[in-house]
Amino acid sequence: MTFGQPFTGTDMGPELLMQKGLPSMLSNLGWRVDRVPEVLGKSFGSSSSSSPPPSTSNAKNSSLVGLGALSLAKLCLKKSSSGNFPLTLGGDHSISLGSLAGVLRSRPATGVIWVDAHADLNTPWISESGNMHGMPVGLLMEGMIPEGKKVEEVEGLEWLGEGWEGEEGWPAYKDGEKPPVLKPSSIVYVGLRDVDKEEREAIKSLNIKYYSMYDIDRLGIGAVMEKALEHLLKDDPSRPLHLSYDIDAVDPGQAPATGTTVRGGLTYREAHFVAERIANSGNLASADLVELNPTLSDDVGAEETVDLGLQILTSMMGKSII
Ligand SMILES: NC(=[NH2+])NCCC[C@H](N)C(=O)O
Ligand SMILES: [Mn+2]
Ligand SMILES: [Mn+2]
Repeated sequence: MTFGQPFTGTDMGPELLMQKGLPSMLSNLGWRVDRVPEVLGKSFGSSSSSSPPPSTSNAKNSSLVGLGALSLAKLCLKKSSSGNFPLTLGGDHSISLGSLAGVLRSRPATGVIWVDAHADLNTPWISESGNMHGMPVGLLMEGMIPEGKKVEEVEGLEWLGEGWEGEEGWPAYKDGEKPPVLKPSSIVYVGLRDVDKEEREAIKSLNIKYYSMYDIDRLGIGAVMEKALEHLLKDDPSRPLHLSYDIDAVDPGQAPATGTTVRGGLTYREAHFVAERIANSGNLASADLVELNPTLSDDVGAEETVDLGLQILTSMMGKSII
């Protein structure tokens, strides 16, 4: 998926990670890997496809982003319902609208750790850029859709609304079932350093827990992760967790090959510690790694970023130093 942001090449991440040995790295950790090669066809979201239809709202390419997210939501719903761990490789961060919606539908108690330079809490009604990779949290969060507006009015997002009629893999919401939503108290941000004005106001008014780079500098990453886990697990120690890891959380010195770099990010060890500590909780049940774009850097930078992505993935899936 590339349609959630302006650059081509974001769809190349998964193939590179697979080629560089992710499946065997995961099986070496004891996982049985069931690879689903592409969620949609090869041509979908590919850099070479012709330009997508214009959007009717301030959500660029919403019909394609929505279609991609729905396909992924179906898959994650199916996999999580049967007790599997859906590990989603992106692609831009708009795909997390799908993975998270799918996981939340089968495991509504899921708590989310969002590791990112950005809050991705925009909606079409407040976004300055209209890029949907800045909206996956906002579109799912309770209290983010303005009065009188509905998420299902956004072209492509009909499946997230109450009136959804249902289709194979994503049935209608019935018997009091609500479309997937995320409560403000069910997410913790780690690594924030570039937050839009409206997002900042929403974080404050909804009382969303966050640990920005300032907090990481002040408290240290160890204390930050203890607090983050405590916040999500205090009432239910066996709560399933979803980790959404945007590679741009990491400092651009370590991860240059991504579309919206922001200086002053996580160090190499901090980036790993976040994943290691969450894995160590034993609660991690689903995850995404997104926003790798090898075309946005020189060859060395691209290789380093893909390699870092692989290492972070193995850390979150349980690799320990000793
Ligand atoms: N997943 C990302 N890299 N998101 C960047 C979002 C940047 C900005 N806040 C926007 O909404 O356009
Ligand atoms: Mn980001
Ligand atoms: Mn992001």
